[in-house]
Amino acid sequence: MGSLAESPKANVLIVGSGGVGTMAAYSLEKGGKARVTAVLRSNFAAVEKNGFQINSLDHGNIQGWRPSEIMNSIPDVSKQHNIRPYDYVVVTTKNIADVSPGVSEIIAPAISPGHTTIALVQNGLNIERRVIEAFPSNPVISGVSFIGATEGPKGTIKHDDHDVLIVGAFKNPNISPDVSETSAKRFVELYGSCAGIDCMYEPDVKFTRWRKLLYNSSYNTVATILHMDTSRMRVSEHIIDDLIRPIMMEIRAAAAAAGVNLPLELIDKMIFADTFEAFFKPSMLQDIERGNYIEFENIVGEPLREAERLGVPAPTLRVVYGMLRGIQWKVREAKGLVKVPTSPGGLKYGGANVKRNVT
Ligand SMILES: CC(C)(CO)C(=O)C(=O)O
Repeated sequence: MGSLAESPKANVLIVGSGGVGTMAAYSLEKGGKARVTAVLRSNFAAVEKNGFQINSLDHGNIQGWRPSEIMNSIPDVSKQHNIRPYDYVVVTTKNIADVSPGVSEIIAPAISPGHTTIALVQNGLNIERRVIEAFPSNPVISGVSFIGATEGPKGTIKHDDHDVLIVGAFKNPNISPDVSETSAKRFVELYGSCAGIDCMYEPDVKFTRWRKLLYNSSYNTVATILHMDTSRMRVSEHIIDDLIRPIMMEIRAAAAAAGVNLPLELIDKMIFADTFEAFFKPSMLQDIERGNYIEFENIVGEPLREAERLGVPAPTLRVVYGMLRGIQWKVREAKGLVKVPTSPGGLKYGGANVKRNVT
């Protein structure tokens, strides 16, 4: 248990211990400057028994590894008085904005107001808004990750793409920018002390997030709709020409209207980002293949809303958004959260009073 006794190490809680979260826990512990508690859910029993089995491009083969502590639920720091306040709560779960509970509700018990820095290592745009609203006195920092790391079976991690983490401070209007920036830089020191990985501080968080969207808004989404890896899309050529490149251009135009200049060269760089041999499946495709919710609101919904608010045409994003919303609806149905009626009475579209009028 994180003791109240003075410890020179930062006290870190990681929420979400799949591929990305486990590798973050590993790097933070190996760097020697953080004591990590990981909150595990479906993999708790497996990890409690055998630890993590990690096959890592950056760190090699590690069997039976455990962070300092594991828990199977979020600790409540206001009630569990033997826990030292967390200096950082690192969120590596998916950010599913349209499904409750949201990130803020999940992490709330672990946050000490005015003390804990909340690090959002997640994809998407405007993910900090609700978190800053919920925790106005806490620094909130951004982690844009380029790692390739997946879990399966439970407790077994395959880390096959180099760990690159770009960190910066979100603007929290309630606290001094210096406090948030210092906290972001300290996080880089904690994470970056681990050998073999790249963790850097980048103050321009808006730029970093829009740049990553070039990839996530296009490849993640089209891969999910078509159930296709990025190499096959490149072989087809027309998927790149009809969908991937147009989406990237719409993101670039929306970013420009929002004051972020994404150089044109970045488009080709992102199109060819994955090595061909990887037959890479972006995380959203992996999520849907597992029957999980997809994080389409922050990856497509938010940039689309920004584009429309700023008067930038984004027709491809709009169609892709509608399709992903439909896919999410099907996930809800599969989880039993949508009940499809057996007769049309009361339906808005084609309800009881609507006669079939197509002849
Ligand atoms: C960087 C990359 C491609 C892998 O982590 C990603 O962001 C994703 O698949 O969502």
